[in-house]
Amino acid sequence: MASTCPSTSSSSGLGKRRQKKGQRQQEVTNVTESTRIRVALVLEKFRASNDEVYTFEPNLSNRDRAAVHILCRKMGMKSKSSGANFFPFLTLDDGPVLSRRGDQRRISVFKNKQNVDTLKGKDARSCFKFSEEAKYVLQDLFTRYPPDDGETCEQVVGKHSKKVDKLQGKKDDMFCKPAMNKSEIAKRVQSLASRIEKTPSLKQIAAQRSKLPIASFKDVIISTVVSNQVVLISGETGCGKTTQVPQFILDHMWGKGETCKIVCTQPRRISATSVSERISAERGESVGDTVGYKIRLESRGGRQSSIMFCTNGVLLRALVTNGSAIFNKLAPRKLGKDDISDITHIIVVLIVSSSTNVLAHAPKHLFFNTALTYAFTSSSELLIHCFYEVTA
Ligand SMILES: Nc1ncnc2c1ncn2[C@@H]1O[C@H](COP(=O)(O)OP(=O)(O)OP(=O)(O)O)[C@@H](O)[C@H]1O
Repeated sequence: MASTCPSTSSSSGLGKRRQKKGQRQQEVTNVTESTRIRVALVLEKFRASNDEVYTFEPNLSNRDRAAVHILCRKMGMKSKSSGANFFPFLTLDDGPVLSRRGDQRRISVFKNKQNVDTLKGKDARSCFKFSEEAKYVLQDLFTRYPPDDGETCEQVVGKHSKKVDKLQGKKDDMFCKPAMNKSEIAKRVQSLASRIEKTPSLKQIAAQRSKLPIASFKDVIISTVVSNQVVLISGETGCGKTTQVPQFILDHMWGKGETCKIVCTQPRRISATSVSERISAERGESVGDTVGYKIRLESRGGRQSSIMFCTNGVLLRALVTNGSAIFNKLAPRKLGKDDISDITHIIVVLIVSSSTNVLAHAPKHLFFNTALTYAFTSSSELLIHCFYEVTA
């Protein structure tokens, strides 16, 4: 009886599908990291190209092909394997190479129409909008976690104090790009290099930084960040995600003579201030120069700082109250000819710790990440998903 019941058979079908999906996920984790990175780079290149189809070489193993299928899905593309998986009627002419299983099986990758349209529109990334679903998630977040006394206090005082009224009227340019020309950037790069050269303690820190596990991933992280709007970096505690990735991006931009604003969130006020202190110390500067922070009712640095640490709450509130303005400021510079000078790349780097208990103990943080990720992934204009693991 049970087997003829439609709901049971469909749930067992669902079970099988889930099992198959689980097996496929397993396949991806089984391929070597270098294969995963190589495949991801090939797919990235294809996605950025004008080509509509890319066919991999025919010598991929079953496992590699499974990894390609899954990475494709994650990147919003389609994939299909075709060709014989084995040859039952081999002649001597077929030779030993063709007789191997899977030799003729090829996997082709196609862009979804939506992606093609997005890539064709030159200013595709210049406009960021929250989807209705994302707005709903954010609204829900604020219903669950309404502003606390500190946040509302600013508004209440604002009603009665002329001074605060004035301050509130003042444009908050914390998230704007610093106004620096090429020669000022070059001077900063030079002075950083000479500070490190002349100061033994900075030299020692620089040597330690170069030995961090994340250091060898610098180039791949930069190239991934440059070609993606959302990059997820996962790594062991202490490998250097928080302190190094923002500096990688900054060094890269300054290396090109370009100014940029890198906004980093932290779940707690104390971590926002201490990380900005640490990075400033690594660069031999005071907090508020190149690296600053903004937490509720307190800030150091501002527009002139290239890296700003803030709490999740500060960024989230800025996004909710002034979302499109913030994102217009952070939107890609190179895309629109009439862009205002503040516009730069939208790059959201989600840096997650590999220790899951960090998230378990910080539900607000988790919810924030979920909401933000959801907001981004549910936008049709975003092309996403690169995943790197950095192990200590
Ligand atoms: N305040 C500090 N004083 C001395 N060393 C520090 C300080 N902060 C970080 N470090 C060093 O920098 C390294 C990288 O730290 P970072 O916080 O970037 O790692 P992480 O990968 O972000 O770790 P987590 O997942 O725990 O956040 C650490 O291993 C540590 O050696």
